[in-house]
Order: sequence, then C-alpha cells, then structure tokens
Amino acid sequence: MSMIAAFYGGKSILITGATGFLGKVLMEKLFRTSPDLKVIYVLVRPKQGQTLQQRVFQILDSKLFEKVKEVCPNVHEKIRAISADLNQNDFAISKEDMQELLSHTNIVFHCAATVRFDDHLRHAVQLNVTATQQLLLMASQMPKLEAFIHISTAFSNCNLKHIDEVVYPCPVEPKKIIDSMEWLDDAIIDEITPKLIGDRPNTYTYTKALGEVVVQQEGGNLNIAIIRPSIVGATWQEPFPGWVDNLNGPSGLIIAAGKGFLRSIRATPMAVADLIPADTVVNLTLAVGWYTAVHRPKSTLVYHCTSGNLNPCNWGKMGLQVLATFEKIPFERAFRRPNADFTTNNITTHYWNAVSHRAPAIIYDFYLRLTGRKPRMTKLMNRLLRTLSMVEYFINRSWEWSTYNTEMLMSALSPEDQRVFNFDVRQLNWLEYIENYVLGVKKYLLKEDMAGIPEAKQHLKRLRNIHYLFNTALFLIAWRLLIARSQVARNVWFFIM
Ligand SMILES: CCCCCCCCCCCCCCCCCCCCCCCCCC(=O)SCCNC(=O)CCNC(=O)[C@H](O)C(C)(C)COP(=O)(O)OP(=O)(O)OC[C@H]1O[C@@H](n2cnc3c(N)ncnc32)[C@H](O)[C@@H]1OP(=O)(O)O
Ligand SMILES: NC(=O)C1=CN([C@@H]2O[C@H](COP(=O)(O)OP(=O)(O)OC[C@H]3O[C@@H](n4cnc5c(N)ncnc54)[C@H](OP(=O)(O)O)[C@@H]3O)[C@@H](O)[C@H]2O)C=CC1
Repeated sequence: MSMIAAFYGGKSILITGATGFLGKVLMEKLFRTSPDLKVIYVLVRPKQGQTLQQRVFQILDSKLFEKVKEVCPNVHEKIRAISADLNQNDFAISKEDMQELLSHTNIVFHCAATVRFDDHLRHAVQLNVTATQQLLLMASQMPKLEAFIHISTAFSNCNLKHIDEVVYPCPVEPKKIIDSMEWLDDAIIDEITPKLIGDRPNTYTYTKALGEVVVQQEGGNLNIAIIRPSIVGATWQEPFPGWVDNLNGPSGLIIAAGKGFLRSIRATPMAVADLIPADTVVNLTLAVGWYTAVHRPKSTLVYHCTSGNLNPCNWGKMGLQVLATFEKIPFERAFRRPNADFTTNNITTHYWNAVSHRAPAIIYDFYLRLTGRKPRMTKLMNRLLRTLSMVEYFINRSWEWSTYNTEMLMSALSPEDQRVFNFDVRQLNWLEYIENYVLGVKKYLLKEDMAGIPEAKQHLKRLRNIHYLFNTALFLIAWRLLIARSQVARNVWFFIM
C-alpha cells in the first residue's frame, strides 16, 4: 500500500493554477492514486466566455482524465471550483468561499504564476510575488493546514552557475518591490526593470526568485516546501506518455520545426537540455507534500526537480532526435520540409534568420497577396523570431543543480511509493521520451490524426520535389549568367558538352 496515496485520502486540498499545464497533471494524479480524497478546491477565474464550472468540467472530460473516471467515477463531485482572480485583493473570493477554504484546507499546492518571460514587471510581481504573499496569509489562517507546497522554477537563480537547494537573498527586499509597484507609474517601472532584474534574463525568473524569498520570510510556522522544476516537458509515463497541452518551453518550437517554419536556432549543441517530464514533477510534488506534512522539517526545504546532474541530455542530441522523429511521424500540411539546424554565433544567426526565416515568409506573403488572400507568414515569423530570442539564454548555457534534498526524499520513500510516485529521472530513456513528446505534440496539441501520416509523408515528398526543382532552376539561371559573362565558364561548358 502506498503511504503517500493513503496520506491524501480524506484530505481537502487547495490548488492554484489547476487549469494550467502542471496543475492538470497534478489533479489527475491525485484523483487517480487517492480517489478517496475529500475534495480538491481549485481557484479559477472565468475565461473566454466560459464559467468556472464549464472550465473545470472541460478539463475533467478531456482525455487526460480518462483513467481517473474509471477509479473515481464521482470525480465531478469531488472538485470544487472557487471563483478567484489572483490579481485582485483577497483574490476576489466571496466571503462564504473564503470561510470554507480557511476552515477545511489540509494541503495547499501553489502552482499559479505568469510564466511569460516578457511580462510587465508590475504584472509579474502581482502574480508571482504579491499573490504568493496573500496566499501565505490565507494559509496562516487555516487551522487544519498540514503543508504548503510552493512551485518555483530551477531558473529562479539562473544568474548563478551552480545552484544549491537554498533560497538565495535578493538585493532589493520583495516587500519594497511590492510597495513600489503600487505607486510607480509604468514608464518608471520600465526604466528600472533592467536594473532590478540585473543579470537575470527576464521578469519571470526575477519575480519567481522574489516569490521564494517571500515564502521563506513570511511562511511563519507553516510547514512549507519549495519545488524547483527545470523545463517542464510532456509526460513521460503517466497517465500516458507524451501528454502536453500548451506551447510553452520546447513544445511550440517543436511545432515550428515540424511544420518547417523553424530552420535555424541559436543553441549550443553540447549545453545540457534540462528537461523534466510533467509527471515526474507531479510525483515529486506529491511526495514532498506528504513528507512535509508528516515529517515536518524544521526549515523550509527546497527540492530541485531537474535531470541534468542525474541523467544529462544535450540540445544537440535532443534536436537530432526531434528531427529523426519527424521522418517517422511528420506533421500535416507543413510549410517546408523540417530541416532545422543550430547556429552558434551572432553573424550566422542573423544570416540564417534573413535567408531562411524572413525571406521565405516575405515571398509566401507576396504569393498570398497575388492570389487575393490575407498575408500572415511575416507576422508568424516575427513571433517565432521573438520566441527564439527569448529562449536563447536558456539553450546556450548549462547549470549545475544540487539535488541532495530530492535524493534524500527518494531514499525516504518505501519501495511501493518509489514505484507509484517515481521521480527518479535516471530511468528516463531520452530517445524514447523525445519521440513520445513529438508524437504527443502531434496528437494532443495539433490534434492531428495518425491516419493522416501517409498523406503528410506525400506532402513532404511534394515539398522535396519543389525544393529540388527550385534549386535546379536557380542553378541553371546562375550558370547561364556565368556563361554569358565568363570565357572560362564557356570553355568548361563546351568541354562538358
Ligand atoms: C546538431 C544539430 C541538430 C539540429 C537540430 C535542430 C532541431 C530543432 C528542433 C527544435 C526543438 C528542439 C529545441 C527546443 C528548444 C527549446 C527551448 C526551450 C527553452 C525554455 C526555457 C524555459 C526556462 C524556464 C522554465 C520555466 O520556469 S517557465 C515555463 C516556460 N515559459 C515559457 O516557455 C513561456 C515562454 N513564452 C513567452 O514568454 C511568450 O510566449 C513569448 C515568447 C514572449 C512570445 O509572446 P507573444 O509573441 O506575445 O506570443 P504569445 O502571447 O505567447 O502567443 C500569441 C498567440 O500565438 C500562439 N502561439 C505562440 N507560439 C506559437 C507557436 N510556436 N506555434 C503556433 N502558435 C503559437 C499562442 O497560442 C497565441 O494564440 P492566441 O491565444 O492569441 O490565439
Ligand atoms: N512549464 C514550465 O516549463 C515550468 C513551470 N514552472 C512553474 O510551474 C508552475 C505551473 O506552470 P505551468 O502549469 O506550466 O503554467 P501555465 O501557464 O500552464 O499555468 C498557469 C496557471 O496559473 C493560473 N493563473 C494565472 N494568472 C492567474 C490569475 N490572475 N488568477 C488565477 N489563476 C491564474 C492560470 O489560470 P488560467 O488558466 O486562468 O490562465 C493557470 O492555471 C508555475 O509556478 C511555473 O512557474 C517551473 C518551471 C518550469
């Protein structure tokens, strides 16, 4: 019998960010392994014309939850959507809901965040710092609370090369930052943002670091733990391999490469690609929740959920495997044949961006205009180039994360828990994982049918023939011009003939 699964039985659990990528996988695992849990409260905001209930039921009715419905048929009754906006005071939660949350919650998993790299500092602070502070305040008023688990990121201290499982202080206290955001106007915030974030690449990593300091400073007597996942990718094993539902991290770039838009990317092939599957993060999170509640460590423990030090894979190997998978499982209606490569310096990056990204987009838009259609490729390409510039920082460096706490936890688990809540990335076979990841992107993100693979292969063959035809025509024109101008070329021609 799994001790962790038994621990969550009968519990009332509060999850923020449950509608996000990680939040969904977390809920799924909780319901599947502890179907006798009492209730999961999820803080949700209405979005895109959907009510809270509709949003939550849409998640429960998705493929991800198919297994859950078998083991927990009354899952709809065990989830309670609470209307909340983490940008508002008291999260805009009604009095009755707040009372219910405060008096019943046993465990809090705080996953909500803005993960956009380029978010305005005011918004990133509001969500990643102030909201965390408010949630801690709420947690301190929960008499039945056993553990508060905060999800941060392994990149919160990416300005360091070696990162330990400790909370690092920030030069400016989070409280001062929170206060200043209230009275500074946007223009001044824009001006001071580069100074505040210092040698971090963006507001996301900076505000996640501030969030950790807030957790440590304002956690009071709560049992708290911080989890730092690296780049969260599709699921490895559970509930099935390759599940992914948003474009963050590598997923969007896999689409761009598979559809033939992405031709070159500035990356260091030997740099460690510190990906971690979503189900591994969730297994560690649930194990940490149990350990924190039952063993009550004296201080706030930080757990790194990374792969680089235990089972490293580099971007070169990953890129090659992604491309190899496209051969077997191509995406439908590709713009060009998938053929991306890495560049390693500024000059070649600019060159290939102009030749392989911008020029084809301009030509294609010209063609769309000629045929009376709306041009769209340049806009899409600009967005892709923007994304590439944002992720460059992370794919040209390697970090070392110590994993003492994570390894300590692994050894504290019973063999059964090690199996049910497996977070040992040493067992991960990267080639198999990446293949499933690409397959998952095709099935769950692009919603493409496997039956369309023969047609997709045909389409790629047609693109290849067009490519050969285009190159041959280009060569003949160049050769013809050369013959017209150079005696040597004419002699060679006559020689060949
Ligand atoms: C040896 C040779 C081999 C060669 C091989 C070569 C092989 C090549 C193979 C290639 C694969 C292998 C390499 C992989 C590298 C992976 C790097 C990952 C690093 C991640 C590090 C993460 C570290 C930190 C981890 C963390 O801790 S945090 C989690 C990570 N956080 C993020 O990943 C957020 C990032 N993103 C943003 O920060 C914003 O996205 C922003 C970028 C500002 C844009 O922003 P903007 O331009 O405004 O666009 P959006 O608003 O995003 O989108 C607006 C609208 O376009 C839609 N759309 C967005 N994209 C796409 C897309 N692609 N396709 C289609 N649609 C899209 C969207 O659906 C929305 O549609 P709508 O809703 O309007 O209808
Ligand atoms: N994905 C990754 O690669 C990594 C993620 N992490 C961390 O993991 C956690 C989860 O990330 P992930 O699931 O990928 O992110 P997502 O962007 O998929 O999910 C973010 C969640 O936060 C919610 N949220 C955002 N703003 C608000 C708000 N104002 N009020 C209420 N809820 C809000 C979103 O709700 P809504 O659906 O309404 O938008 C969504 O449920 C984050 O803390 C992130 O920093 C750490 C390392 C890597």
